[in-house]
Amino acid sequence: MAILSKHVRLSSSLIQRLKRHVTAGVHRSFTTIEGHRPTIVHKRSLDILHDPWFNKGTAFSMTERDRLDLRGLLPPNVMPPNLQIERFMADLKRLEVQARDGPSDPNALAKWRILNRLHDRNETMYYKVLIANIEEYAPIVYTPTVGLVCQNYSGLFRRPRGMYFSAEDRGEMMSMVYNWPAEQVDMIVVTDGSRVLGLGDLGVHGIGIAIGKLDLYVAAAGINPQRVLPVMIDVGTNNEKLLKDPLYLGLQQHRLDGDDYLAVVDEFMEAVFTRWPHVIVQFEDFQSKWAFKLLQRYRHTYRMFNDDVQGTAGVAIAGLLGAVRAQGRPMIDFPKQKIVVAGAGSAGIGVLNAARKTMARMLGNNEIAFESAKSQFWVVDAKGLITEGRENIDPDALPFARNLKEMDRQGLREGSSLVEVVKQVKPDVLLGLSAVGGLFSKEVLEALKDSTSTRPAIFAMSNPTKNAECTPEEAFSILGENIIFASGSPFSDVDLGNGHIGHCNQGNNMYLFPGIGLGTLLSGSRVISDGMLQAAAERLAAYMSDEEVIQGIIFPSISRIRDITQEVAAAVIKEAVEEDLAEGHNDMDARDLRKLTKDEIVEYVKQNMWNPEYPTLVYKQD
Ligand SMILES: NC(=O)c1ccc[n+]([C@@H]2O[C@H](COP(=O)([O-])OP(=O)(O)OC[C@H]3O[C@@H](n4cnc5c(N)ncnc54)[C@H](O)[C@@H]3O)[C@@H](O)[C@H]2O)c1
Ligand SMILES: O=C(O)C[C@H](O)C(=O)O
Ligand SMILES: [Mg+2]
Repeated sequence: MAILSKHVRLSSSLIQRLKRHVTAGVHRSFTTIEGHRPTIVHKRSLDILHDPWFNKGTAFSMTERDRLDLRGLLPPNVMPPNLQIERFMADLKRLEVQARDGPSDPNALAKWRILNRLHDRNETMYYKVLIANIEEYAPIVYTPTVGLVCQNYSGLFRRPRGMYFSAEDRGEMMSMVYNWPAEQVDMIVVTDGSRVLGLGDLGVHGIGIAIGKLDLYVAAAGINPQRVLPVMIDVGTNNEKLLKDPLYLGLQQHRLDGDDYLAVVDEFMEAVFTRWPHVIVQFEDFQSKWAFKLLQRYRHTYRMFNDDVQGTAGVAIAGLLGAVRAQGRPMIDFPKQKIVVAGAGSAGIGVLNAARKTMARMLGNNEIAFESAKSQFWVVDAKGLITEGRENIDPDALPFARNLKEMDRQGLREGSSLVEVVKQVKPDVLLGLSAVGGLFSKEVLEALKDSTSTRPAIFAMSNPTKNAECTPEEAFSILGENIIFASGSPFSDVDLGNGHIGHCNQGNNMYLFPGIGLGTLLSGSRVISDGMLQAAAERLAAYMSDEEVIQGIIFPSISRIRDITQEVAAAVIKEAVEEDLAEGHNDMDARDLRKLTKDEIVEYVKQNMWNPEYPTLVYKQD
């Protein structure tokens, strides 16, 4: 104790008290005085990570993680303290570097940091701020800034949020899942980080995307923030830069594949549904290779959906129907639209399948209608136009491969370029889900001038901002004001210089996934059916008034997202009831649900949405 009293003038009674603590072994700093004896802690799990005195962050050893119930609560890579400091210093030094993404706001990353710190300190206040200013801050906590956050996650990582299940945790997940402190979890968003927005494989740093999606679940759908869980499944990364980066937070091995990969995801699903049988799992940003397979594997047994495949499809359908209305035509004319889609990945194929089904339903809902509907689509991927002549064609794209003879008559062939396709097809709609920024070049947009539509539509849906296939300025300046424009990331409206405004819609799955999750939760359905997803899309499509649509406004402003989400959730519940899937939620059983009118369902949804208000707290001993 001499060392202590020499440096700090402490009263002798305090020194006596401290001595007692040292003997009891509860205070970490005195271990040096006592030698290398371990420090006994009377806390576990998140309480340790949230205690600045005990917290070691990524430096907790595997033994400590196991003994202190920390396994799964930290990124898998155990960091030596020197690297931990290096990571922190690299980030500190980067403060001068401005955020590059989102041309309108160079301070995006700085805003994210401030909001993130508030999120860590006071959740109620954080969501109050977010909800009240959703238009301003959704682009910070969500797309596009969240992409930049994931790209810089090693430096931005502060307090862990969510759970990490890694390839090294095989056989452990069933017990690990109990390390999460919440007795009830309503919503999980899980990613494997293999295709984060249009930014490719970001490995474990992709956790940011799950966190951002869940922020919208709370802000838009009123899911209780204590009952959301962001999850990263870390099976490695194929990003060579991250594999070599000593500051990377995840497993430094190539991605597992085949049965090994499936075994990890299967174990995760079994573990979370065992602990929380009513949870809903949203799959997010999985590379398309796995997105479809996992969806097929789980959708009939678990309450799950894939947002990129199914959420995006619904939003695109709503937008496509809006584009038909904006032409002054009835929605039933949708099957006549010629649609060129650039991108045949998880999102593109999801949209194509849903659009084809919607057309078929309008054409009589039979085999012939379904068969004929596919002739409305031309699909271009990295190798050009997809035809039946394509070698090793992706089975998911096969139904949309064009017949070679027919293409020959149209002046097209296997692999025709996007500009050739647009020139020959003269489409009503050009839709991009390619992740290639600028793909809708001047030449492509010039070609669209010959569109046979009275009001051509351009959907540049790739994220984040720099991956958009074109900007609204480019589209309006080349094609004039008589177009419909939507982008996945937010852009400002364009001043057309003649007193008119070119409206930029945000066509993003954020308008659907919160309502799909909330509606499923409150219906108590054990699965998420095609009908429930279709009902969600149709409700979004009908949300816009004729006046708005005629002005080119086909998606609502994000400031209305809580209201839209409520409506979408109600439509999902109604459909679940009609399909006899609804089993009820809490006090509302299936029979009661069936008795509710449309308006009462909306009210039921509203009553069950969490609002950020401080409750009065009182102390009671256990
Ligand atoms: N707006 C939204 O709500 C929304 C939703 C989901 C995905 N997205 C965005 O869509 C993009 C794609 O996502 P994904 O999951 O389908 O990715 P993916 O990697 O599965 O698919 C990308 C597709 O684009 C094709 N492609 C690549 N280069 C091309 C080129 N030069 N021309 C035409 N096609 C080309 C690829 O061949 C592939 O078919 C991402 O940027 C993502 O952010 C947006
Ligand atoms: O995350 C988004 O903004 C939309 C979509 O899920 C995407 O992957 O781009
Ligand atoms: Mg996504």
